[in-house]
Amino acid sequence: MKLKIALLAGDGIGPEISREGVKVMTAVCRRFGHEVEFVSALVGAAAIDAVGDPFPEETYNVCRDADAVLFSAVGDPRFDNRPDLKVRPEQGLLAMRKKLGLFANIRPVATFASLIHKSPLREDIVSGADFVCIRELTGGMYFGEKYESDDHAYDTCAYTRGEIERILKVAFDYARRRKRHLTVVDKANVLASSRLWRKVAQEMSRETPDITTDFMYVDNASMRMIQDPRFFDVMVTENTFGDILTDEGSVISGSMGLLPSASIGEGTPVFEPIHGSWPEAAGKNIANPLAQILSVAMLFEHFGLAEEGECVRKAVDASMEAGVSTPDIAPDPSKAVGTDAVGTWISDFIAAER
Ligand SMILES: NC(=O)C1=CN([C@@H]2O[C@H](COP(=O)(O)OP(=O)(O)OC[C@H]3O[C@@H](n4cnc5c(N)ncnc54)[C@H](O)[C@@H]3O)[C@@H](O)[C@H]2O)C=CC1
Ligand SMILES: CC(C)CC(=O)C(=O)O
Ligand SMILES: [Mg+2]
Repeated sequence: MKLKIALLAGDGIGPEISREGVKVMTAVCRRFGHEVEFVSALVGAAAIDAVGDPFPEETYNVCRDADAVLFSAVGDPRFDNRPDLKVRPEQGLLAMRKKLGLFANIRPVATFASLIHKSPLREDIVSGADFVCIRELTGGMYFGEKYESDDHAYDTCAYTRGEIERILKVAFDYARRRKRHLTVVDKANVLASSRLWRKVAQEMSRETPDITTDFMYVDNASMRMIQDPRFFDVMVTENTFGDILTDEGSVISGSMGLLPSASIGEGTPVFEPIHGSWPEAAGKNIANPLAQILSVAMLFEHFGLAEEGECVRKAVDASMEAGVSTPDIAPDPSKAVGTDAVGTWISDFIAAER
């Protein structure tokens, strides 16, 4: 197979984890005989600095013309608390998702046997937890009408029936491939937009009797997720709730540096860690590259390359078992290695596995 990958490294730790994603993807393609071409493009603060736009037209064109995007992270404290600035790096990420029509963000949350001890939650609670959050990605508050002045501000959470139906369809399809249990997370006791979600989901669940569908308010879900994470199989929710719940989900796995995601929909799919640009760690070679590397696994799987995906997952597991890890998950933090060493170890492992 021939793969053309748009590489959007972005800001903060973005370029460091991006390099490790490229290393691993290159190793897998070499091993399985695929041809891969990477085309880099600007996004976030790096793009604002260069051309004044966090998602320039040229970057959009690179993404549109690629088979997939390997995205890292955006965000820079220089843009925080500056209401005078009209552009922010995060707008680049939102624009990419909107312009590519990526309405579904697939965020798997799982535990790793060798890391159970890293979770602040008890082993008997997290052990075996394995669920997927399907987060709506192009609607809700992040995209609704906004107003901002010195003494009044609002954001609106709006959804159409069509937007809800298409994300629920993704969720029902996912549930069918797993344990056939779907939890719809909303705040229908308060929010009108949630009531529409629930109505549409109830209608669709009546037509989908092979899936057990239940409903949970988001506040309850946030508690249940860490009290009894094995309850969940597939969870579907609107944009903001999904964003927040999955950061909480990373606690089950053991680190923010572990959760990958796939953003899919109409245009070029994007594979991206769920974490941000962690500016305090930029340039220190301490960021965990595994969320980025596991996003590469999801990329292969998206194209039906299951063996290639499995090869990445196996190498990631082996690195953790060997204790070749960054400080956030290293069994002995005094023996932690750098971001680059983790990527190199994993790509060498893949190259040696013939
Ligand atoms: N997808 C994206 O590009 C996102 C961008 N952001 C942006 O990132 C910047 C920083 O935001 P924060 O709220 O601090 O979120 P963040 O996800 O960048 O960092 C939060 C914490 O997670 C941990 N962490 C994150 N990435 C890690 C990694 N690879 N390895 C190990 N630990 C890791 C660190 O303890 C860090 O303090 C902001 O500008 C924010 O807007 C935030 C979330 C998503
Ligand atoms: C920075 C936001 C726009 C995005 C975010 O936090 C996320 O997608 O997880
Ligand atoms: Mg987030």
